[in-house]
Amino acid sequence: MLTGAHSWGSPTREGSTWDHLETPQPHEPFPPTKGRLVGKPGCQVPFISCTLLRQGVPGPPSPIGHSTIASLPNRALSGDVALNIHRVFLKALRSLGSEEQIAKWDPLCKNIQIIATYAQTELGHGTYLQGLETEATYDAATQEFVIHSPTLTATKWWPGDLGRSATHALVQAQLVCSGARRGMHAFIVPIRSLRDHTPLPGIIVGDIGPKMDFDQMDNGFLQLNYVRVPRENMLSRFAQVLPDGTYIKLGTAQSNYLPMVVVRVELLLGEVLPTLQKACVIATRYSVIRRQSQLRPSDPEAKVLDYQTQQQKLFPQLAISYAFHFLAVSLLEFFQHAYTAILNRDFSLLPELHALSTGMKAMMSEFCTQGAEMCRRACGGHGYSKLSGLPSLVTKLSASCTYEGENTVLYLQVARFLVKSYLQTQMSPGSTPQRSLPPSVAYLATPDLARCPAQRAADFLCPELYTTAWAHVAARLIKDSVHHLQTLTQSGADQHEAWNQTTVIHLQAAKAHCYYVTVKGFTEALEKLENESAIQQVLKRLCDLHAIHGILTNSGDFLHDAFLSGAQVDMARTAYLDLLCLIRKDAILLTDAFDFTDECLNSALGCYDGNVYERLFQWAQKSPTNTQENPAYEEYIRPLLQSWRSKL
Ligand SMILES: CCCCCCC/C=C/C(=O)SCCNC(=O)CCNC(=O)[C@H](O)C(C)(C)COP(=O)(O)OP(=O)(O)OC[C@H]1O[C@@H](n2cnc3c(N)ncnc32)[C@H](O)[C@@H]1OP(=O)(O)O
Ligand SMILES: Cc1cc2nc3c(=O)[nH]c(=O)nc-3n(C[C@H](O)[C@H](O)[C@H](O)COP(=O)(O)OP(=O)(O)OC[C@H]3O[C@@H](n4cnc5c(N)ncnc54)[C@H](O)[C@@H]3O)c2cc1C
Repeated sequence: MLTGAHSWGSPTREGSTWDHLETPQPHEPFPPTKGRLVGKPGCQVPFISCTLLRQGVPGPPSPIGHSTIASLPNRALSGDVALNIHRVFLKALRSLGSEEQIAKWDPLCKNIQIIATYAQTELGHGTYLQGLETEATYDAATQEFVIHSPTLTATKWWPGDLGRSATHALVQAQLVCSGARRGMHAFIVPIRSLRDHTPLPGIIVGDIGPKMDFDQMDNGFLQLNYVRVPRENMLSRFAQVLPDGTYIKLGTAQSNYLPMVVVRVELLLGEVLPTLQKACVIATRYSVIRRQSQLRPSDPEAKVLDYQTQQQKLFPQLAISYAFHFLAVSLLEFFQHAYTAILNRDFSLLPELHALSTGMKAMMSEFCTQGAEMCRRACGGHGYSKLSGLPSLVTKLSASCTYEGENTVLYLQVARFLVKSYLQTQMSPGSTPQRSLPPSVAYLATPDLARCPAQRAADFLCPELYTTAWAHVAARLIKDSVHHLQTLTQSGADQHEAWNQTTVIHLQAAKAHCYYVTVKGFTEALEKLENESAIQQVLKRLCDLHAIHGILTNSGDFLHDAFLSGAQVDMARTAYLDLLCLIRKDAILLTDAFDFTDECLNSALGCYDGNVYERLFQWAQKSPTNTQENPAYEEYIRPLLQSWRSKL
């Protein structure tokens, strides 16, 4: 039962925790509230403090202007704010710009004296950055870069806010100077007049047309026809072109990829996770209001959340919402530490940061998309209504599996890191100076259990046991992927073909590694709550559920080498089903703790007061279809209905 620091001030009923939706309430509307659990007057019920979800979020804004709490506009409006990519531009400027360039352009952005976009993707290339065709050729005679789209496929395509809004673009282009191609570099290019917003000379710009969602975002296209910009417009933290065209490399070949790392980390708490959390709130609240069928013939109709299958749909999503929160917070802490070093051109932490940011972005966007869709389906017909707020959460999350790096591609970046890390553990001790393994893959070098020691269901509620189980499976899959790769290369396949022929296996290993990272991250977050035992107990159930849900969903991987026996999988299932019952008591409070107001949720199903049916009916009345004349009647329906007369 969920208790806070105080004793319960309220009655309990049916053994369930008192909460605002499950105890009969006179249906006076609660004051519009921030999701706080306000019971009857004088009866504040302690619950997971919303600040808990803010605990551990790093302190003051990071050098790139992170809000300490996931960027509040997105948390509230789930990405329905304008000029999202203007903020992406700012992050790119602060990552790649020299101090002078930041000093010049940052204030113009912050004061909205310019509106900027981040133009990297082209019609022909989004993933393969080495294949970008836009060229930036240095002209030493005029000390300018000539930015050009040499082909149709070089057209910049997708950049947000480009279609109608942006006045400037950060154009990622292949730099050509001193007769050599230098790879992708960033250039600030004016594209529309600040006087009348018309496209500048050499610029063809417009909107790419309708999309699956994000209708409020004008994703655009941009063709550049020998557009000249001054030498100072190439962002030069990691590379410079001197007036005579000499190229000075200050970073690595991938330094100019840094903005993607920044945005992938920022997206997690700012956009991806809040969207799943909202879906959890909506579906869980609706599931204690919706009554359908009976648990026993003589009973009144049951709350659908009392069905075990409904719990099995929703509670894993609730568990990953918390797992991903704690993980994203710890990733942000690591990022802020590594980012400061990178800006000072110490790239030692970048490989692990790249692996973690790509892996967590891929996993969280994938699981949150699947989770939001599960929440939508769990609400039956009303979940298919846009008035539920759920369909748009799903379609927005779908985009996150693609933007900022297509997920498969990003998982394979993780796989590349895992192969290198594993090979490092196989080097003979004397061969090369042993660099220590990055912390996120330290398990590759620790002694491994051959068999899980679990003897009974309760053993699966032990964080050390299930974390070890996940480490075992991830290590085995990584070893297996390397073995397959080496077998192919040793049989004569070239390394690139061998890699391609084993990417399915590498993908599986990368996903197992990422799941292990989330389980470990959650258990470490729980350890920090030793002084909040009541909250720790509730969150531990979610951690247990998250770990076991993954084991049951991927039981083949645990059975493959007999690490788990069939009997042990049955034990895990028993523990899992028992957890569903326990979590049921705290489900409403656990979702209230996400602290979304009714306005944020924008859902007739998820409102705090539970008046679902009244709201569905009220909101439907306001649908334009019901407030405007029926345009089809005069032209189509009336003639159709009366056509029989002409036949008489
Ligand atoms: C409310 C809604 C908000 C919506 C916001 C949406 C905004 C969206 C914006 C965008 O979508 S911007 C465009 C995003 N595009 C991408 O993410 C492109 C993805 N592609 C890549 O990142 C790269 O092309 C690649 C797939 C990683 C391949 O890199 P590369 O071409 O260099 O070849 P590799 O051989 O794979 O890598 C070489 C080497 O470099 C390391 N590396 C790769 N990327 C990075 C990085 N970002 N940071 C650090 N290091 C990187 C890689 O690990 C290899 O290292 P070694 O293994 O050789 O040591
Ligand atoms: C809503 C939205 C907003 C966006 N905003 C911006 C923006 O503001 N600025 C910007 O520059 N871009 C933006 N993008 C573009 C986005 O970054 C790209 O779409 C994304 O990087 C994927 O690249 P792609 O579209 O070329 O897909 P592709 O790379 O063409 O992917 C197609 C398929 O090929 C597979 N594939 C590709 N390469 C490999 C490989 N090496 N190995 C295995 N499989 C591979 C992929 O897994 C995928 O299944 C946005 C996209 C969306 C959907």
